[in-house]
Amino acid sequence: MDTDSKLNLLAHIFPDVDKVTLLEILVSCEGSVGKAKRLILGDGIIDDAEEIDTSEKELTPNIAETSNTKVETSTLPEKRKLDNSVEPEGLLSKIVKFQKLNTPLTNRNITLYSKHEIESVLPNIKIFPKFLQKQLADDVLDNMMSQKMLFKAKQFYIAGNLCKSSQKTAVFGDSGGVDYDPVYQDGINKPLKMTPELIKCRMFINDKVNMVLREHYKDSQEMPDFLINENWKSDFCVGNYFPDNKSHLDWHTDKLTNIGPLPTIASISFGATRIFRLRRSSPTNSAIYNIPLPNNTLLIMLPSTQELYKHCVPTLKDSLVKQHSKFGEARFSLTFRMSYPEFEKSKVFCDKCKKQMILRRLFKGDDIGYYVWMCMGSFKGVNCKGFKYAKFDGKTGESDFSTKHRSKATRWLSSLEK
Ligand SMILES: O=C(O)CCC(=O)C(=O)O
Ligand SMILES: [Fe+2]
Repeated sequence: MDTDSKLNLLAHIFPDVDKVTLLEILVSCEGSVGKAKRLILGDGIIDDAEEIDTSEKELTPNIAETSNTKVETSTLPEKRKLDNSVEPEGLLSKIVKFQKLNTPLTNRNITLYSKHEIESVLPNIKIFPKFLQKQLADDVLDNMMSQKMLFKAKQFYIAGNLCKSSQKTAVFGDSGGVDYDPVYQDGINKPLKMTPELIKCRMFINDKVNMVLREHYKDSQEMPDFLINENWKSDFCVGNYFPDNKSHLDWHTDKLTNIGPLPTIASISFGATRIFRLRRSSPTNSAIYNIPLPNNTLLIMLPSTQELYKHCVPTLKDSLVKQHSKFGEARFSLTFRMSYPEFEKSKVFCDKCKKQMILRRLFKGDDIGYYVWMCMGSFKGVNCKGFKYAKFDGKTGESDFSTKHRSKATRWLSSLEK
């Protein structure tokens, strides 16, 4: 059977999955329709305990998620039981049901292929394949490739040891004013100049984000007044460079230090197709969702994604779904962010060691939902556990964002956590 006929057959069986995705799955299954079918049906239904390591690895240096965490696309079909009784619609409704249960979902590792599946299961993720016009997408990738030497590994301390991130980072900004993340040791905080390609790309992304935010919040009655849900305008971009399939990004949430609570982050991928993973931060054994991100795909993490989920780009052996025709295994992600307007007025410093503090939200325990400032001394090799509650009031434009009193602190809780 030729590839077109195979694709038509798969499209008939899986009307919900778009053809580009089906082609990628078919290619990753070496052209076997049977394997492709099992791969799609298997995900989300079969327990694959031996394939998942749900342990906390946030900011852990150079942890290669290797043998025990395989999402080896070419070997998945053999490892999974075939459940022929499940129709595509059944698959989708099962996945959606998992999400709604909000109970520990040990060992569920679910790959979401189509836009429809991704956005149904993860309502605060929006995805746009083939986002930029092809010429612009090619230009941005060429432009990033020509600057790849400017991307540097992040350096930070954990328990007194200096660690290096596996993927490389460069920050691009408008005016040099962005203080992206004070945690790191090196110069990556000093933003590089936005290139004309990046500026064009950002124009399209700003428009899309504002459209998506308008649509997402059109029926919302009550929203915290510190949420930026209108006139979202990215003023800096954190770029990640993954030279090959061994480079990865461990489970993390993006620090809120300069983007504030409930941020929107719009990330566009270029180059090789890698898997982006998301899981609820709590409980730690929540289902893991795999989203393959082909070249020129825009993924928008809407407000509450950082608060409720962790994400990562694993190095899983052969999790590389597809090489790029020109640049092979190399991948860039450009994450467009908007700094929180109020934070330009003042930063929060530790009362004890005077270092700048980082903003996070607590996602478990009695203080669940509170935003807090934590001393970043420990990331710099200083043993300081400075801590303050955070306080935001977008309407009054206050410039004091911290308080010692829990009663005055800002708390945001999702209905899933109440
Ligand atoms: O590379 C990606 O798709 C994710 C990047 C990311 O998580 C980050 O920059 O914080
Ligand atoms: Fe991130």
